[in-house]
Amino acid sequence: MLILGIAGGTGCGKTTVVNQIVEQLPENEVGVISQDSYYNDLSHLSREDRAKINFDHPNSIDFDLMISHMEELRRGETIQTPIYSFVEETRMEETVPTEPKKVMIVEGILVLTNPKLRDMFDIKIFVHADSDERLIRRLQRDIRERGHDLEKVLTRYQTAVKPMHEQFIEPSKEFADIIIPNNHYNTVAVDIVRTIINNKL
Ligand SMILES: Nc1ncnc2c1ncn2[C@@H]1O[C@H](COP(=O)(O)OP(=O)(O)O)[C@@H](O)[C@H]1O
Ligand SMILES: O=c1ccn([C@@H]2O[C@H](COP(=O)(O)O)[C@@H](O)[C@H]2O)c(=O)[nH]1
Repeated sequence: MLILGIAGGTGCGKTTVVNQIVEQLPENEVGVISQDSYYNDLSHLSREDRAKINFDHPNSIDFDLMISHMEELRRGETIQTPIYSFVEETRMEETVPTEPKKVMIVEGILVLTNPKLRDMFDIKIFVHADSDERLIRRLQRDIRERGHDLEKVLTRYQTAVKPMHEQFIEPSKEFADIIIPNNHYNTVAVDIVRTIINNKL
């Protein structure tokens, strides 16, 4: 199994890059694991208390579960991936079965910050976009898709997203083998990563 880890700040375009990589590859050969699925289960907290959580700190992620799932996939076992709702801001009761594939892509803001997870990656990629670009994209996406309003997005950006980006995410860039500039859609970089994967397949 070839495992790619793809990190980068919120709104840099990780999900978009992964979708572009995957869309021209055979479906049964490539799988994607998103760090977003592994936010801690907060169902025991009220909605009000969940909203106070710092979702950009590494402690907000259940890395133990994520790592043990990656180990199971490497052993050829199917895992039950948790489902996270950004609208409810908690893990759902349902899970989705995820089968091991020849190539697994693991994406998320913090995936290069955890040494044990990082060591499982054969290729480490960091997607870069400038912070103003990322904030604009995040504003549009969170209002459109995640049920947030302007004030919530901006307050969270100032109190958690920006400081955690500077403390944890940006420094994890140093572990990357490849840095993809993504202020604009970068089809060349996507093609290069796809070629690496195709060689493996
Ligand atoms: N290169 C790009 N140029 C402009 N908009 C982009 C680009 N890449 C992604 N987007 C848009 O920005 C938003 C965030 O992208 P997404 O892939 O969800 O980022 P991430 O997964 O890193 O948070 C989405 O609405 C997406 O369509
Ligand atoms: O309940 C939640 C959990 C997380 N977030 C924010 O999501 C981003 C990470 O996701 P990307 O898709 O990489 O942007 C992170 O910055 C958290 O602040 C949230 O808003 N609500």
